[in-house]
Amino acid sequence: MISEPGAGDDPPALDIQGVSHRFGAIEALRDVSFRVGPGSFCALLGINGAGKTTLFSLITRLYDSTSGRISVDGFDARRQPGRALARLGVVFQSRALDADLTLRQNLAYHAALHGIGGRAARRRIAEVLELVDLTDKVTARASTLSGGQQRRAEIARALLHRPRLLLLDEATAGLDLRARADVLALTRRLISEEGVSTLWATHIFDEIAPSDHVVLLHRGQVLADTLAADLAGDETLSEVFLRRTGITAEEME
Ligand SMILES: Nc1ncnc2c1ncn2[C@@H]1O[C@H](COP(=O)(O)OP(=O)(O)OP(=O)(O)O)[C@@H](O)[C@H]1O
Repeated sequence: MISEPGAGDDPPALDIQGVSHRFGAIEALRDVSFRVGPGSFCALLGINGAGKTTLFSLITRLYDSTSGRISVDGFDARRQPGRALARLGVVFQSRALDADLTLRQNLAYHAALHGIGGRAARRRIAEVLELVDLTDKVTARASTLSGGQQRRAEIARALLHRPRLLLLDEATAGLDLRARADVLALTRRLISEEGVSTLWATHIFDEIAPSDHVVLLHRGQVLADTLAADLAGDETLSEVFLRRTGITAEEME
C-alpha cells in the first residue's frame, strides 16, 4: 500500500509539486509532482536521461529549481534548506568513501560534518555499522572493501544523522547480482528498523516489488505514479514501461 501523505500525523517524507528544470534549451524536468509517504519505499523508475539525477540534485539543493516546490519531512527546501537537508541522507551514483581512510574514519568525518562528535558519534557509528552488517570492517580501509560492502558503508554514512528520507541514485550500479540483492534487501529493512523513507532511483525492473510505490519518469515527465502491481496489471512492468514510453526493447539496452 502506498502510504498516503496526510493519512496520519506525519508529513510526507518528500513532497514534490510542479517542479521543472532546464539546462539551457534542454528541458530536463517538466511539471514533476509526486509524494513519498512516511516510512515507505518509492521506486523512481526511468532510463538514462529521464531526469532522475537532475531531480536528486534539486532535492539536495545542488541546483535550484526553475519552478515548483520541494519539501522534505514538511520543510520547504528553498525557504528552510538547513532543516530540509538535515532530514535527508543521500547515496549518489558515484563512489563517495575516502579510499585511504578506515571505515570508522570515513564515518567519523561525516558525523562531524553533521555536528555529531565524541561519544555520540562513536555510539551512532556502531549502530549504523550494525544496521548494514559491517561491524567487523570498522578498522578496514575503504579501498579493501568489496563493491557491495562499500555501498552498504555509504548507506551507513547516509544514516548517521538519522534522516527521514534516503535518496539512492542507482545504488546497485556496478554490483554483482548477489551484492545488488543485499543492498536492496538492506534498504527495505531500514524502512522498518529505522523508519526512514526511501526514494530509490533505478532502471532495473527486477528491483521493484508489486507492493512498491512506483513513479515512472520519462523525458522529464511523470507518466505514472501508483502501485507497481496496479501499473503492471496483466502485463509485466517492462511491457507496460515500453508501451507507456513508446521506446523499444533495443533502446532500453
Ligand atoms: N549539467 C547538465 N547540463 C546540460 N544538460 C544536462 C545536465 N545534466 C543533465 N542534463 C540533461 O538533462 C536530461 C536529464 O538528465 P539526468 O542526468 O537527470 O537523467 P538520469 O535519469 O539521471 O540519467 P542517468 O542515469 O544517465 O544520469 C538529459 O537530457 C541530460 O542530457
